[in-house]
Amino acid sequence: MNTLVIATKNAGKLSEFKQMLGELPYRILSLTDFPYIEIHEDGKSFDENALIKAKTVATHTGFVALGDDSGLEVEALGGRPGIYTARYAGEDASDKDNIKKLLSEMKDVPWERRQARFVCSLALVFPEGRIFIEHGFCEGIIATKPRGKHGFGYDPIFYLPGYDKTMAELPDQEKNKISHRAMAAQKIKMHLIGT
Ligand SMILES: O=P(O)(O)OP(=O)(O)OP(=O)(O)OC[C@H]1O[C@@H](n2cnc3c(O)ncnc32)[C@H](O)[C@@H]1O
Ligand SMILES: [Mg+2]
Repeated sequence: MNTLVIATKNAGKLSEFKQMLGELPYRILSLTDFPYIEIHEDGKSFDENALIKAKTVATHTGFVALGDDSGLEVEALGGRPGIYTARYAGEDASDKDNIKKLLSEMKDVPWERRQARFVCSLALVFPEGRIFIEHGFCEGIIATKPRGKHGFGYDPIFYLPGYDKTMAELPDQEKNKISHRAMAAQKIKMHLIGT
């Protein structure tokens, strides 16, 4: 069986990929199986960072690697935090710290101006050199307080008007049908089938 290494340390992302790519004939590993690999996310865009992650892992392991760089673009903040989403409240910020910081920056923004989108860039790198990049987006609204226990990261404050729920109130299977990551993963699957 082929091996696919998800170039992430994020347990939430990994579990989503396992669910979304589970039916493919690949054994799925992640960075936790290769703890000695260091990745420097110093790209200037989601695409560059996704590619840095996947290339580093493909080079060190000799396996097919998938890099995910994702984040939140908030309209009222001119697209911030963007590629800095993970480090929004500082280098070692927790999800809770980041949510707190975003809610405080948004405290005077009225409901009708709280539009945001989740962005996901996925880079698939084959050890012999083939590269594919795909994107996915998910539109929502920044809630005024956290709600829900599912998912990870900013999910508790990402409100989906069509569901009247935050992303963290959706069961995992539902999130994995509509998320930015799901949209990008759907396209990446095409490149993994028949290889
Ligand atoms: O770099 P790796 O090891 O993959 O893990 P990471 O968590 O650092 O991932 P990123 O650098 O891509 O940063 C993504 C940020 O966006 C957030 N994020 C990404 N996808 C999300 C999702 O589906 N739901 C909620 N927050 C998400 C996540 O919590 C991080 O703060
Ligand atoms: Mg990261």
